[in-house]
Amino acid sequence: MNAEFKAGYVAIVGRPNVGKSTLLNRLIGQKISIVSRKAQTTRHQIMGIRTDADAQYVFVDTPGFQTRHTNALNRTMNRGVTQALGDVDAVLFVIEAGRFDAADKAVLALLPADRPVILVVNKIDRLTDKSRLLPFLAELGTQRDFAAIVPISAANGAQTEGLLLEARKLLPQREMLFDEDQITDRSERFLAAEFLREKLFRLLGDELPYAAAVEIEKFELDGALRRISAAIVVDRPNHKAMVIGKGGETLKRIASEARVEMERLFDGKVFLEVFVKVKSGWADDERLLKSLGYE
Ligand SMILES: Nc1nc2c(ncn2[C@@H]2O[C@H](COP(=O)(O)OP(=O)(O)OP(=O)(O)O)[C@@H](O)[C@H]2O)c(=O)[nH]1
Repeated sequence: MNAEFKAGYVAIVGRPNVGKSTLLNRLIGQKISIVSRKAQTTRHQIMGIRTDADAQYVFVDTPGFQTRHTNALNRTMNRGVTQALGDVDAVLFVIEAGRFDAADKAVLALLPADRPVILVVNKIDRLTDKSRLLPFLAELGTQRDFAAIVPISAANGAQTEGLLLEARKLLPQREMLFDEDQITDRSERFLAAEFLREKLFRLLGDELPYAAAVEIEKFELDGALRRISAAIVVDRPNHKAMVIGKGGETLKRIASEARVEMERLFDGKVFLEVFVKVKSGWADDERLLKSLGYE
């Protein structure tokens, strides 16, 4: 093992929609986390691992930080942010170029004082007036003693290599934490639920409240075939009708698009069955959240 090799945990935090999932996918080079235009789609911590010749980065994609609603689901999500930061070696705090609002401030306030934080200024491709970037960065530098400030574009990849170099500086010298070919430590079962959730949010967009979950009820290997049975759990009967759509069209599309992605990632045939369940008030029941995997 190379004596200079470094490895460690890197958390990616930021308010909803700043581009955390896009950045993670860019750094890992394969689609694992779900990306969506709708805020608050990432609820689980998804780990992606990148192994280079001189370093291994284990990324933790934390849930969106919620300040507006305060039900049990949001409390669970906020706990998730804090827990994810407990044992990481570095934090990537992501914001959008030209914007630093109250929600960004709230996330910053949540970051432990004893962890090195890199300020990642994303979406620089969208900046029309580049001359405003420098004063913006200078102003941000007063908010905390950042280990580095790196402007990037997660969407087109600009400066993401530079970001990795800065992150590497913060990792301890040690051997690999995970096998080189391991991209995620999440089970196929978990990934199957994530694919379904992504399709659900993509196809229903803003019509569907974020309080919808996917529960994998069966996941069986039958030779090379995976038999998966999943439930989409919604709050109200009218949401159920919305997910099913006219003549079942919406649900059919969600299922068939998710199946195609599962087959690609699992590299094998998938038999997928999806149905919709109503669990009234589920977003307020902490016990039920646990049973659905949102701990
Ligand atoms: N122009 C531009 N758009 C970006 C960039 N990075 C992300 N986006 C877009 O910003 C939106 C949100 O990106 P996500 O990666 O889903 O954001 P997130 O922070 O993971 O969001 P949550 O899951 O809600 O916490 C998507 O429409 C992305 O395509 C970027 O560098 N440039």
